[in-house]
Amino acid sequence: MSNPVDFSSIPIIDLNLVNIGKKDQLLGELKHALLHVGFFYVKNHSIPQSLLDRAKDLAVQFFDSPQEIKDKSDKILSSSFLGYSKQGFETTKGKKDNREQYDFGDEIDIDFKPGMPEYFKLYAPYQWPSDEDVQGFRSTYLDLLENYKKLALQLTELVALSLGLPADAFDKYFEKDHQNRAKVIKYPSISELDPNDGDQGVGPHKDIANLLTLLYQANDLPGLQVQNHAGEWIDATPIPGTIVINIGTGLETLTSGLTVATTHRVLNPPPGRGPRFSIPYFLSVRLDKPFGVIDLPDKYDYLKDREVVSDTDGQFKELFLNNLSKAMLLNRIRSHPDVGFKYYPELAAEIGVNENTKF
Ligand SMILES: O=C(O)CCC(=O)C(=O)O
Ligand SMILES: [Fe+2]
Repeated sequence: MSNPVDFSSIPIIDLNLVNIGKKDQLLGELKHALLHVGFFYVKNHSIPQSLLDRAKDLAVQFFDSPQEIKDKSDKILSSSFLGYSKQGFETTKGKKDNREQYDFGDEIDIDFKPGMPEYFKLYAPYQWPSDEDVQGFRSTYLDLLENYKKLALQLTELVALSLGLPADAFDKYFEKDHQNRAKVIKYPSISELDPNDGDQGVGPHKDIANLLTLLYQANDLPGLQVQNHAGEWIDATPIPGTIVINIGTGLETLTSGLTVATTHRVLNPPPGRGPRFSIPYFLSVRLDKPFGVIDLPDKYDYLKDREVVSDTDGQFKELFLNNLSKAMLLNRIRSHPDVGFKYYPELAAEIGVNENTKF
């Protein structure tokens, strides 16, 4: 193994350490996870289990609804890339992902007018399942969004402190009312899939342009895997009472790669185990300012030349530093070319998506 501190398991960090006078221990464990793993679980977090349970029940109800009900909130209806996507309408690295999902985000009250930066189209309204179709879906998921945000901001402060920065070091990357996004995902078991579909729930990727991802694994099924620096896949097995946290390429870029946006993927559940559900939340950064690089007080020369194997292709990486909003848009168009071609035809053409693309 090229890296002597490479990981073979994912650390668990107890947020209660802050309340029992052990904040320094927590910051030390967090620093290790940030610099060497890029993934960790948190336990004793602030999100009520009753809310997570309700969200899971509503996910089952929504995905079990007749197709015509789900289609009423299809992503193609909005330039925001928010809403429902059918299984097989998303790709990673050019390969079909076997998952069905509903993407949602903070509702921003801005109308796109010609002349505005194109990324404002991401704030367009999108369709929720109505209360007649799935009672309480919108209100529950907006509640979850608020709870996720509170935990994400608490973690952002702890991340800053653990790296020796002031607690508010990342505040300038947030903008009042900017949009954070989340989604609820169903991964069918491979016994439900066509044999030609393979088992790619979502292919190897890094989370793009966000600082942190918070992920609730809603049932006890394997599937999420994390790539260590030698390129081996490590299981991120669900642990009751925890949320999984990982670093996005936003934080990786801000820290000059010292914290790694670790590559991960999801495999569809094994036959006979039923579908897997998960609900990730992405703490994003403002899109109107280019990323800078934060000077960390400690020196990490020993980390600078380490090799990190990744099965991702690192596309648009150079754009993050000088045109974050364009990098974000291109990435979304690449994942959802049908929506991209409809609402962003010129950008879509730049990455080869046009009227001849097979969606
Ligand atoms: O569903 C999961 O466990 C992970 C999902 C994920 O990595 C993503 O959507 O970015
Ligand atoms: Fe991800």
